[in-house]
Amino acid sequence: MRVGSHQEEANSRHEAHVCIRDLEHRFPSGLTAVNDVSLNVGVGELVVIVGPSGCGKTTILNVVAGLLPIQKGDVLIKGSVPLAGRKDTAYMFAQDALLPWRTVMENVVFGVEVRVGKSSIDSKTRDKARTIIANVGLKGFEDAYPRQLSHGMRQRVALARTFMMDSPLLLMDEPFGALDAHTKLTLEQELLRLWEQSRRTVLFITHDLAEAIFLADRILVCSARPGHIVSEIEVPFPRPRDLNALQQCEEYHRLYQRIWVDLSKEMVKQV
Ligand SMILES: Nc1ncnc2c1ncn2[C@@H]1O[C@H](COP(=O)(O)OP(=O)(O)OP(=O)(O)O)[C@@H](O)[C@H]1O
Repeated sequence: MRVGSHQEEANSRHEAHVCIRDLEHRFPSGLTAVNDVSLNVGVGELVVIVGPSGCGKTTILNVVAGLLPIQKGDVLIKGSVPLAGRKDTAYMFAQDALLPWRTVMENVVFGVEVRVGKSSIDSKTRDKARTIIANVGLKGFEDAYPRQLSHGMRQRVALARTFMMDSPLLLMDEPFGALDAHTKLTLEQELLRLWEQSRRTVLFITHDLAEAIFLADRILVCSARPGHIVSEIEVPFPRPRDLNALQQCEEYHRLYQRIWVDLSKEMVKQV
């Protein structure tokens, strides 16, 4: 595999935001989830990890988020070690994790409130939240409670909350995994729009290859457990991207097929 040479190329183009070297993580049960994981994510880059179920993708993200300790290997975020609650890192989960007793507006500003205190939630912060809420298609729902929203709408709130935090690094673990195809595409487009406005660094996990190709600058394929990166694919399509147009293009299908072959080899091993 040419992971090393691609990675060196990527490094020369981007200052590394996240740098992982030889990461290993073993759970107390004795199960080694990941072994020898090395990867870089450049500043402002959108990198997607795909891999078989249970290969350790979430484990990697949890270590980067500081939710799991670094047992072996090195993980650096802009040169310093991960720590849960770092202001420069925001995490969006597969489940929306909204607070049911808070309205949409209160949920969207919640991350900011936790980080800088309730007294900092002034009219400027609320105006910014209102704009982001409108951007994710929820204008008019600012005062609604999560129970009054569909699953797709709740994920929109979670996306708004993630972008509201202004963290330069976004960790996203299958944030659109459980959505219907239409809502998923809408939110992917919204994510790209927000990302293109502010160029945060994004490390994103998905099982969906079409989503990976639509979103990513680079796609990393994770092996069967214990996970490590077995291939790395640059996505050559210019931005802004249009999924319908991409799907008419032969190169899109060739790329899809290539990633699918890499992934299938690992899926067979995982069974
Ligand atoms: N707290 C834990 N204790 C023991 N084993 C765990 C724990 N968390 C995860 N695992 C195991 O570690 C392995 C990797 O889990 P992880 O959630 O990182 O995989 P994943 O690639 O994100 O999976 P999926 O794609 O299905 O979400 C799995 O076999 C899982 O069962």
